[in-house]
Amino acid sequence: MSEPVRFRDLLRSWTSSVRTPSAPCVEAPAPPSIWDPIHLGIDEHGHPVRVTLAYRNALLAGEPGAGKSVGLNLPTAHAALSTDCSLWLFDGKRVELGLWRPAADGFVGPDLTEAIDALRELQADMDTRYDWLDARRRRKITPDDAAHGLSPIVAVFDEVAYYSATVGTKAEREAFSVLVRDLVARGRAAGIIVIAATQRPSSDIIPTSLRDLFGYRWAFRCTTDASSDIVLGHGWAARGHSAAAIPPEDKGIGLLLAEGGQPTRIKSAFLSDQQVDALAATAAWLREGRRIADDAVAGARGDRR
Ligand SMILES: Nc1ncnc2c1ncn2[C@@H]1O[C@H](COP(=O)(O)OP(=O)(O)OP(=O)(O)O)[C@@H](O)[C@H]1O
Repeated sequence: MSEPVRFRDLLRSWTSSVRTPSAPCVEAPAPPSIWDPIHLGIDEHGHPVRVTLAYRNALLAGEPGAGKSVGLNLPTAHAALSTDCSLWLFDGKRVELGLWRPAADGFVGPDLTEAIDALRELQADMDTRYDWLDARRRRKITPDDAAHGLSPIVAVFDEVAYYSATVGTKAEREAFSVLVRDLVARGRAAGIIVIAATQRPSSDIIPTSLRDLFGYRWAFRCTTDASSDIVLGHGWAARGHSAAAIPPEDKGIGLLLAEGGQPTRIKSAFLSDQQVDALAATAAWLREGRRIADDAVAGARGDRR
């Protein structure tokens, strides 16, 4: 686990034949789909670790500098390149997720009011989707629903505590927390995927009732067994799975708990800023192409009417 893992499996296929957004080569590979497994890194045996985010939420937490933002880049990259989902980014610092902005459908910076408005919009969309499913006696969105304009929405938060515990008034912070909780609790079947990161693994930021709604929990180095348990779930540290045991110099190593399993120690893949920049430009180009194609199909349908 000493070498930083390059994001090579996916990068090779994404970037080798898609050279620049303005000059794609003809044999560009099909972009990934949000329904596909997402590459996160390697386990202790060097095996790739991939998870499927559809119908799930993910929580990443750990002390400052432990590797959360690097880890968060991986599902964000996958979602950005997947033209079959929308991407909403919330980043109080603006610079962690900011490089992905050209590929995002929505980007919220440090303004809490803007964050609350964006979450209300997502909540309204979620309710419309449930009305749509209910009218068809269906339980959840599937890939085929893209034909009806219903694709997954990925909402990524880098430092959720910035909005829920730092800025604004108490009432605003509460409003933000209630909206996030609602999306996490009810969004999955409607195709809404929440991925949240925090450097404050404490019970006020991640209460148990919220933590338990995250199907994937990724604990990077934590300062205490108690904070590791706040991320992974009570009792894991006592059973030998504590992110406090990760040495501070082991950046990017964390314990990943996937639903029903036990925590697995993994090293996250690493994307440099240059790679993120190139992938974001590619993602923006792919998404623009998708929009043009969708508009053409909609136009052709309108012509026929
Ligand atoms: N998988 C990795 N491989 C190699 N280096 C890594 C990896 N993950 C993190 N690092 C190194 O650790 C540094 C800190 O990582 P990162 O910014 O993701 O931390 P963070 O937990 O998000 O910190 P903060 O909470 O302060 O935002 C990175 O700039 C990088 O140098």
